[in-house]
Amino acid sequence: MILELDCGNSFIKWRLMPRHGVVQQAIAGGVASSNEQLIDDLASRFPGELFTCRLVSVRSEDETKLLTDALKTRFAIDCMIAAPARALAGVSNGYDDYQRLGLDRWLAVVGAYSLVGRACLVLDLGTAITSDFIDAAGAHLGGFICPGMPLMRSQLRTHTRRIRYDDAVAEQAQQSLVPGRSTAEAVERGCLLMLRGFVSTQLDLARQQCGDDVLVFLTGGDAALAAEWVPAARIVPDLVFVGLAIACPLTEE
Ligand SMILES: Nc1ncnc2c1ncn2[C@@H]1O[C@H](COP(=O)(O)OP(=O)(O)O)[C@@H](O)[C@H]1O
Ligand SMILES: CC(C)(COP(=O)(O)O)[C@@H](O)C(=O)NCCC(=O)O
Ligand SMILES: [K+]
Repeated sequence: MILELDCGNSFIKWRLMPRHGVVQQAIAGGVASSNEQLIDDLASRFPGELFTCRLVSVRSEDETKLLTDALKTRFAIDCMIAAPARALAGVSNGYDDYQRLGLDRWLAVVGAYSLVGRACLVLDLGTAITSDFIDAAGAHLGGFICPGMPLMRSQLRTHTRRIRYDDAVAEQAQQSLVPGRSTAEAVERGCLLMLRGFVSTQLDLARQQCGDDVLVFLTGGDAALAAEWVPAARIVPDLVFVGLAIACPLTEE
């Protein structure tokens, strides 16, 4: 099986793909919060079944190498690592310095355009929220970066003395957007409304930049939060992996 990894700032997303076969459906997948957790999970569930690995990381080179070294030691597999590109699969990178565009963004852009071949807006809701615009010809027009829900929340907690509540309370508070009557409700709903405003502005911009028939993709761990505001969006949790397979094709022995 092929191990695919998307190393974000908070979590490692993983999935296992069959080595052969036309229909490419994941055999298993998950989210790990550390290298050790990932490796223990894989070792206990899929001993001796990993053949190779492809990986994208927005972490430092040293951190990424720690993971690839650990995978090599434990499973005797090499990792193919996605690298920046000026163009790939009909998509051109829109950054002034193409190497500076986050690789998870780039692969999500490549993945989205490869799925539909038309103008797209990609919204990736993780630690950060990113938006990327692609026109109908496959030109990446750039995008925006702002703090995601976890960052907004933790900034408020870190820089105030009286904003404290736990995750269960946070989830409960998100069920409505009426004015909050507790700290948790006020913060969670306030952040959700900021997110809603951002998403709404991105939709307007996308129509201006890419035309009215722009297709919206939602991905990232918090994609579901935005789904109800963009009913026509495609929620594709593994969008980065779609691009990863294109960036790191398997060369059979
Ligand atoms: N199973 C899950 N495990 C961890 N986080 C999750 C899960 N499902 C949803 N989330 C949400 O996803 C967010 C992280 O999104 P993710 O795309 O993994 O971020 P990153 O790529 O920056 O590591 C978390 O803040 C959390 O709110
Ligand atoms: C913007 C990001 C921090 C998003 O990371 P994530 O939320 O997926 O962990 C990442 O794509 C990144 O480090 N990008 C480099 C800066 C840029 O894209 O301009
Ligand atoms: K993101």
